[in-house]
Amino acid sequence: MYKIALLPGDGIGPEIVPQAVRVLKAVGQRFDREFQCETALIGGAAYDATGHPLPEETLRLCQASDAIILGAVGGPKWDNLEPHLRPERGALLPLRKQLGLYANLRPATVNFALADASPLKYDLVAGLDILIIRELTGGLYFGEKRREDLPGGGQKAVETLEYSTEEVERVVRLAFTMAQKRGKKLTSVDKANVLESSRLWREVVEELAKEYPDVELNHMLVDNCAMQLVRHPKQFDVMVTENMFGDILTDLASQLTGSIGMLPSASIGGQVALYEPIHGSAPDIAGKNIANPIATILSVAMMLRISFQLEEEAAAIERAVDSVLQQGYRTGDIMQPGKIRLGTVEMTDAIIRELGEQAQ
Ligand SMILES: NC(=O)c1ccc[n+]([C@@H]2O[C@H](COP(=O)([O-])OP(=O)(O)OC[C@H]3O[C@@H](n4cnc5c(N)ncnc54)[C@H](O)[C@@H]3O)[C@@H](O)[C@H]2O)c1
Ligand SMILES: CC(C)[C@H](C(=O)O)[C@@H](O)C(=O)O
Ligand SMILES: [Mg+2]
Repeated sequence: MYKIALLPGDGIGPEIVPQAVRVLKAVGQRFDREFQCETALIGGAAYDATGHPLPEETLRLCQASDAIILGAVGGPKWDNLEPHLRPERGALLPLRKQLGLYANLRPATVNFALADASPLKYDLVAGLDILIIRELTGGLYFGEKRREDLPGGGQKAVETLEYSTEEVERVVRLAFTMAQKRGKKLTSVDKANVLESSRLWREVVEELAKEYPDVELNHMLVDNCAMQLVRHPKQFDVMVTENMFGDILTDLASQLTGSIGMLPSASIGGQVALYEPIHGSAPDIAGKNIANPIATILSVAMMLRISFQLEEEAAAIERAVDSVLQQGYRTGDIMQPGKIRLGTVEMTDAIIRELGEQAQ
């Protein structure tokens, strides 16, 4: 029996998480596995109900679970709260930090059927398979922040970008290990021409590289990397980078796959791992049954593989998603002429149907 904490959150979170759970239950039935899910409040929904975006009870449930599935947090309703009460700064970041989730794995893969949904030319993206590893508990996100009033009027805002040798080492080591298991290529992305933290980052990478002679390493400056991801994405295999660069580059990479609604993620490094789509709460489409549930469903597949070592079950979900896309089913964000448009629930129905057919 596997114990899973569900944190639907805000916006489209409460629409997509239940759909991902339906897929999980279908897999459980097919493979005779028991998944026990318990739901807790997080983000704006938690603030509205309890006055805090990360209630103690939610944190305790997460710590007592075998894995966590999160939808998304935030939205305009909570944008003007004090920073520590906001869904992002008051809940999501402390949750990642307190659970010790220092590495965020964000794979960007392109199904051949979907390659023409990408704004890039078919051949540039068809069959693409890259893994971006984003450092998740350091950098600008967690450095000291303050405001100062200036004597002449106005204010100064200060952010601090800090990384220690140890923080860089643990995530980069993981990246080398993953590269060894994949295409044996690692690109470390930094801004070593300007930032001191990036110089340290590069030194640590160079030092670790000696332990992984079978991995081909290259360093790339982040501005060039953004350009290279669009120009020739297939040059990459595994990429590793600091927190904010990873945040930005993965939204960019999501477009290679056709939509941000396609990219899952796994945040690992602590006792319990957290799985979430890389997108946000998408307030502009919330409550309309049009959000793409695939990123969250693929996050469930990552959970089965990484937290529970249920490879066959994970692969079954991925095959079902691939197959549904091959059959021409699309949510609005990946819609193309001649394809069949489905809503959030109906896309999940199709994936569950496909899982059932695989079993025949
Ligand atoms: N992990 C998280 O909880 C997380 C991640 C990113 C943003 N956010 C928060 O979400 C809120 C909205 O942020 P944003 O608008 O910048 O980013 P967003 O990712 O929520 O949305 C960006 C665009 O992508 C579309 N989109 C996102 N997910 C989709 C899906 N599954 N299917 C179809 N279309 C989808 C949205 O409709 C929107 O047009 C903000 O409060 C932000 O802080 C939370
Ligand atoms: C909501 C925000 C704090 C978050 C981040 O920047 O980490 C999001 O953009 C993400 O990618 O998970
Ligand atoms: Mg982001």
